[in-house]
Amino acid sequence: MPTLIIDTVSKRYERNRWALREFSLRMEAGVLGLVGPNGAGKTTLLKMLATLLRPAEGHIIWNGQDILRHPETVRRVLGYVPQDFGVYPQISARVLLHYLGELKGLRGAQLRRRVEAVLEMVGLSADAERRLKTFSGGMVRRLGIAQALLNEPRLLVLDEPTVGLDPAERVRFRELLPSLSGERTVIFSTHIIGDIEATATHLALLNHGRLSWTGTPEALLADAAEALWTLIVPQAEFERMRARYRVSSAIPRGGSIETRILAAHQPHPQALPATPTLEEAYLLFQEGIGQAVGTEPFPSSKPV
Ligand SMILES: Nc1ncnc2c1ncn2[C@@H]1O[C@H](COP(=O)(O)OP(=O)(O)OP(=O)(O)O)[C@@H](O)[C@H]1O
Repeated sequence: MPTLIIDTVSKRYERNRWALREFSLRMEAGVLGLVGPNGAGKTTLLKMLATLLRPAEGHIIWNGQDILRHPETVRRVLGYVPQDFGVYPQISARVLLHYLGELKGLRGAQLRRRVEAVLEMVGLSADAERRLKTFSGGMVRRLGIAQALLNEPRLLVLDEPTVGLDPAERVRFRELLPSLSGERTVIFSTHIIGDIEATATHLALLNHGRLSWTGTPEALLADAAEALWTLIVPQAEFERMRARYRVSSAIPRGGSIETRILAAHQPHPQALPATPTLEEAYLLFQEGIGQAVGTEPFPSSKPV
């Protein structure tokens, strides 16, 4: 199985402002959720993996080869879904995929087979003849994934593929993700951790260009245990608590509020410990409330 090694990679667009700083990670097959707020450096890192951007420092190794020196080694096996996958409005999905498949070196019967296979995978077979200007945002995103799968990539890089999707499209997209994994290395960036919850085998949390945590979703959840509380209180008391604590949800129940609170210690005598969602675990980490301080050995945050 090819290994991807990102070794102390840094990039700055302007003097003294690092978009990415000494980022290291190692991974084999699996789905990595690269999670961070806007501007954290996710796109910068993914463009480097797609050989569209060169780091100022560091190395990226795929299958033993330095991709900066030999970009073709990764380009041959890469599927890349950019954040803004542009389409030609007047042509159909099938025509566009044929065109992009040819650019990837596919020809004849193999090209036709792959186009139909990827249309099927992303659920666009029935819409393949429609002009792209009639596609919804979700359909365009799925088409973006389809084109990335044409060459059966070993490394699949998706840059915020769920941005702008409505709830139904989001659910559909989540259903599609598991079929993309298997023997591949999949790297998926998002600022909505719920989108990767069911599929990520590993997480890398990025903040201000730095890797702040890496490990499995289970490890992040374990770190967050004992820091999430649930409680039903009258409205006025809820307002007092909200002023003091980080609230993750508040649901009106008659005249009271059922709330979930992030806190290192029991925030109220009636508060009961609750099981955090991955989103709450992430919030706890971001707010520095949970116990999440370490990283796991795989993928590794250690420089190689
Ligand atoms: N071409 C550029 N020129 C100057 N600064 C840039 C450029 N591209 C990105 N940056 C800056 O680098 C930092 C990281 O940007 P990047 O797009 O990698 O973050 P991101 O996590 O993908 O954010 P988003 O979720 O908003 O896409 C940001 O501060 C951004 O403003």
